[in-house]
Amino acid sequence: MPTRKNRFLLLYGSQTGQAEAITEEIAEAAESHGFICERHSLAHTEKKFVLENESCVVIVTSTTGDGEPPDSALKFVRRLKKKSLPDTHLQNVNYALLGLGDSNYTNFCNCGKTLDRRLEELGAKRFYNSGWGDDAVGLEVAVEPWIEGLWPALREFFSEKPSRTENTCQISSSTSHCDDISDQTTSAKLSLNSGVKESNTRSVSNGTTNGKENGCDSNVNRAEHDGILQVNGNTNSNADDSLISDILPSHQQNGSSNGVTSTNIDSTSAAKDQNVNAAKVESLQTDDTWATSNGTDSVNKIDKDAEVTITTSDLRTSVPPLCDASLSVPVLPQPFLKLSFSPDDRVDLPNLPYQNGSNLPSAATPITMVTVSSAQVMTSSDSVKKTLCLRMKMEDENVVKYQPGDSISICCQNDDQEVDQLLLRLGQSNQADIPCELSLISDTKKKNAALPPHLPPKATLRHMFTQCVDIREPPKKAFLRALVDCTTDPDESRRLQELCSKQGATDYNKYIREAGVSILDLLSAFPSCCPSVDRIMEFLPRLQPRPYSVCSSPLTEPTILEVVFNVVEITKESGRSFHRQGVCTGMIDRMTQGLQTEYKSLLSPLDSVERLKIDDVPRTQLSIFGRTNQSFHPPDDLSVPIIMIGPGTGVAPFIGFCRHREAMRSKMADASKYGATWLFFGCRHQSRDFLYKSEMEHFVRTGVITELKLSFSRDEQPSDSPRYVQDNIVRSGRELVDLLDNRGAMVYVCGDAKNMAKDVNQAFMTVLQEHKGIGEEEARSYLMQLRLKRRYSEDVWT
Ligand SMILES: Cc1cc2nc3c(=O)[nH]c(=O)nc-3n(C[C@H](O)[C@H](O)[C@H](O)COP(=O)(O)O)c2cc1C
Repeated sequence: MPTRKNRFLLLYGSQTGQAEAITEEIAEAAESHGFICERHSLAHTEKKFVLENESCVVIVTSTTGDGEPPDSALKFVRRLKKKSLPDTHLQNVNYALLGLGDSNYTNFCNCGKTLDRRLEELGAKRFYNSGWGDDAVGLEVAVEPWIEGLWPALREFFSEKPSRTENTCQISSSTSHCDDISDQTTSAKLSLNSGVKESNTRSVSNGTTNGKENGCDSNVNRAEHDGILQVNGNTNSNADDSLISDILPSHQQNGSSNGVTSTNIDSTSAAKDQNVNAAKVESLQTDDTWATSNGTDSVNKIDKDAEVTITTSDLRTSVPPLCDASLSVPVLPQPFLKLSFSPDDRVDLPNLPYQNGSNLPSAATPITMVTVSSAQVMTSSDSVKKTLCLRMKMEDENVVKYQPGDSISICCQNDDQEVDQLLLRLGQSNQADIPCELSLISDTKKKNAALPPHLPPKATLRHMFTQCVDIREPPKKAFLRALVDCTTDPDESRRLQELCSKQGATDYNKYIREAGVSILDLLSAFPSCCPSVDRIMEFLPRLQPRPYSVCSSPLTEPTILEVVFNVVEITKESGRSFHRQGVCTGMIDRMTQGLQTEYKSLLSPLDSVERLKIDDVPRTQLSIFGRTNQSFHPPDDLSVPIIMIGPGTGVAPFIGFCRHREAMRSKMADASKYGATWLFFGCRHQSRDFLYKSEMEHFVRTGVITELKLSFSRDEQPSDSPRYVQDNIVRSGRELVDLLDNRGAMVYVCGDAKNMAKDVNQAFMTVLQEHKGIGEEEARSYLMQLRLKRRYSEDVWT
């Protein structure tokens, strides 16, 4: 039993790493606030902690699937749900809870909310209001204030002054404080002074030399409280334009739209080398040959309506009132990783376990290799999106055992050229293939520093950057804060401070998060930012395998896995310095170029001519693993009616459902008992992106689908024609309500969470009110009951 004063237990339940990263931040800051914090994954319940034995607990958990707990929290939640537990079970526990979710999902923060309720039911006492972070608007909007408020709440809970004085931080314009960080940044002018740190105060100094040359007057007093560093100052309103234009990436310079940027930065030679590299990157980026093109860029643009029109210069230019504001920036994360190269070592790269063999929480099977047997383009060349249907062959049917509705995850790699560019920009091209070892800085000040489990301790930089880390994820604020200290130009440094500051939250959301700016984009926009590769590795999150719904059926083709997806194209704009494809869909598109069968009048992959031709040839291999969907499965009883709603690639699981039902139906003793099977499908154009057209028609002919409701949103048609799946739902309201009310139908929705799933929910609200004659509240509660009974399930994504 813990007896230490001011100690709290910090727990996280995380599927993709956000909750884990947030608790890392909390743990990092805890000591400076006077607390001792012990941090564990909820997966380690009863092994590393026993909840009922704790007096002060802080929990951060996300929600996944259709309102489900992350895999790592399943055991913990199951344990607390036991009906036999008395309502005094947690009477000694005091807790604070932060839920993470995405309000585009119907069950927003469901895991956090359920836990919150259950903790209370079991007698635990909430000592601080629960917080709900929403990915739809940016987690930090709620998470940052919640963390800020946590410290005083903990202090109040422990009812005594913190055992250590608060950090104070002062900014100094004197250069005398910036000579002790050369191990991190050879040329950074804004730095921490370790001598001062020891006495729990910090000093930050801006680059006075460059600052003066640029007319920058930003080095005035800053004070830190509650772990937040305050920075005052106005940036460079009288900046020397000629110097700034030299620093700007070439496409931002008047009259100079391409070519190598000449840099004019007063910095060390190492930093200069890297800036030259930055210039090379820019020149490559302006050269279209670098952008990976599949030759269909002109038609494969992402939806323009959804684009925010901003430029790289917006990303790196301060505007009033921010440039005059005092800033509160995050505490500098302490460095902890060290990379050393050993040219004489040997590393057997092809045989290294995937991402160091570290646990993949969502994996229902081990990682396995499958052979790509076909890649069929499902859309015409004039379609806005390119959709690929990928069929993979397993060695035998036991490799991935699955049911319709389950998915597989594909272990993807970053694009080779993008990795090359990033390594070049980091000045690591020459060392990229030399064996290197990752270790911890022996005297790191980071609390509980540990090697990231997904990084092999011995590999090469190219291997780690290609297979292990996500180089696309928009940098988090703590990352930006660390980059400030690696940036020599005062204006760039100030802008990075703004972007990670509390006051700059709107800019961060607009220019970094929503724009999907990657670390390479950022380094292109901030040429004087020259972080070491070790420092970068500390912040790059794990590259996550990407899940895809399976559309094959184990009953009809036991050794085949089929998935269908749009090849994601992301244009060069909004601060993104080069055209790119989605990490996984782009990888598959590139690797199957020679294999892709032409689009042929919307043939289904099951059309026999195509299948025979392509399945016999040895093909490319992919690493995959199976993922079980907890509730998105068709009923075993074929007489139960089902209503499937899946526009676009959302149709994927339903093709699997239909193939499965077709096989089961052929064995039914009395086929007349086969239940109503409705499919709502929609796309833009009947002639361009009607996926699985011939197969759907086959299912209608054979009676596997009893009602097929189609909608084409961009075809020329009478104004009263249904354009979207929800229009058809409203039109068929009477029959649907009858199926739900009288025949126990199950509803399945798959596809886009942001618009479609909400509109479909609303369409059901409308038809329930109209055809049952009930009010809005009653309709809402009717749908809620369906959801609770798992008769209305969603498999949606944002
Ligand atoms: C496949 C998937 C399903 C999700 N389902 C939900 C959901 O039902 N409700 C919700 O509020 N958020 C949902 N989310 C959003 C996550 O909870 C949110 O992105 C969170 O920040 C992830 O944190 P983590 O990385 O710690 O798991 C889902 C996210 C994904 C990728």
